[in-house]
Amino acid sequence: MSDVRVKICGLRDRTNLDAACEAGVAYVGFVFFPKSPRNVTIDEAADLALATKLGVAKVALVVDPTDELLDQITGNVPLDMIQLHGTETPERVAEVRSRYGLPVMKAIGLSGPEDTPQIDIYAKVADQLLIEPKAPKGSDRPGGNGVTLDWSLARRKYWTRPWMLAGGLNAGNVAQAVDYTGARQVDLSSGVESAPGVKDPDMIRAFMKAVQA
Ligand SMILES: O=C(O)c1ccccc1N[C@@H]1O[C@H](COP(=O)(O)O)[C@@H](O)[C@H]1O
Repeated sequence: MSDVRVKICGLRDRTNLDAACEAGVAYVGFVFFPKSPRNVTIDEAADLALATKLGVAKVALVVDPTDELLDQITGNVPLDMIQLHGTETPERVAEVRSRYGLPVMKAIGLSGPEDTPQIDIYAKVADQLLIEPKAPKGSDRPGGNGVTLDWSLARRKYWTRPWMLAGGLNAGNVAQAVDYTGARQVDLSSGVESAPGVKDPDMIRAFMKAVQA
């Protein structure tokens, strides 16, 4: 499992950013979504992005963003990727990709086999895909809910784009998740938190140890 690439999302402070980078993550994510306990301002994200270890990709997570918001983010935060985590259409994904000249990862929520055709639709326009469970009823955010995906939905034989497995991953289940699905990249937030929005450096290190075992 040692070559599995990890994205830790929702980082908000230097201590956890540094812990993630030192532990060997491939990506760090900054959340621009005011309803999330992981939301950061553009200034906060710019400081964190500038402090991110060289070689670690910096990802901006946005939910149905306006061009105005994306202009602000991309104009002020050095980034390597935009993660679209709302109800963006394939046309909007293509538009964002072309307007900002950055790779785009599209999150796709799956609750049953009827949702899996979305994977092929978005694979035509996005650089990467993020596969996760749909948000539970009543949640005010489309991701970051700590809910585990029905992994059988992601156990596909052939992917035309790089993809990340997400949803409820933690140090205790990541090995099984990777073995079962064949994922080569994983993304998580809640699984390295002591409370919603509060990352824990020891949990980050434990997760990375589990991935690298
Ligand atoms: O993290 C959030 O608050 C968030 C808000 C809005 C959209 C997506 C969000 N998080 C994404 O969901 C995955 C999985 O989260 P978890 O591990 O189940 O907590 C996370 O990595 C983000 O990419």
